[in-house]
Amino acid sequence: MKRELAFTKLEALGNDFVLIDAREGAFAPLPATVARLGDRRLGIGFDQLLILRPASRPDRHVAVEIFNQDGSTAEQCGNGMRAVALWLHDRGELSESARLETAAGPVDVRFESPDHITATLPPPSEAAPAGAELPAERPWQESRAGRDYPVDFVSMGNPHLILDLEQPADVALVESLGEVLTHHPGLPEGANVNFAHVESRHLIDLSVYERGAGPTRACGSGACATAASLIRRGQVDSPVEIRQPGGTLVIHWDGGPKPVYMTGPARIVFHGRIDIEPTINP
Ligand SMILES: N[C@@H](CCC[C@H](N)C(=O)O)C(=O)O
Repeated sequence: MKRELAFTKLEALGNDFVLIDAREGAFAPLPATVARLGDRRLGIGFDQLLILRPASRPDRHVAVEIFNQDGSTAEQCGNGMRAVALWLHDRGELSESARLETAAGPVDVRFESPDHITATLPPPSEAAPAGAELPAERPWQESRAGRDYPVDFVSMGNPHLILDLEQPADVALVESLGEVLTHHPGLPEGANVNFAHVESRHLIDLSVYERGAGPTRACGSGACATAASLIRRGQVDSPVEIRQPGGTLVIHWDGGPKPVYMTGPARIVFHGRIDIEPTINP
């Protein structure tokens, strides 16, 4: 039996989302249902599906469950947090700030205007996830197609590989090397692959091949992970602008166990309703 669900399509620097508010109804889509909704020809189309759930603690406004386009789950979504902040503001649920809950920990969002939303992500970590086998040396060299690439690993709750390139990456490199490295053998849960080029001490050019979504126009957690990697290695200074195909984010990070502040826009594209397959588990 199909059920009609209300959704909102949002985007943040061209990283696009479908948001479904499931705080008052059982909605637990199977991965195949998510993948069909995410298909740009067979469904609505999105990079990530954001499902709002009741928060587990009173100091948190709402919990956000994150799915990638292919139906896999993700722990964090930086651009998605700004999109949720805008959606809450549009509904009158957030006047200035709120604490959101993700699998990667709490994220504080601060709304100043649709063009100026700040999300505070938990501190980055160099520690490899459980089950991972990555080289101890950072950055290490990955050899692919006769070339060596310096690669770093940073977790923003979700896994990121950062390649520090001498030139901005072209689309062909992002697609080919991204597809290989997202399935890095040392990372059984896969990784987002960030192709970074330092333009100046306060500007990085970045293209991201996202785990479960492929090349996207922008990735918020990727921007945070890349800034953290390159600040830690002394190549850039905070605040740093991260210029991606979809636009620019500003990242502040004071190092060590400090949180990462990410500021940028978000936009509501449209509201809609969709009949979906019987994947609702009561
Ligand atoms: N677009 C996101 C990241 C979404 C999750 C990622 N693909 C993963 O699997 O970890 C962002 O803005 O951070």
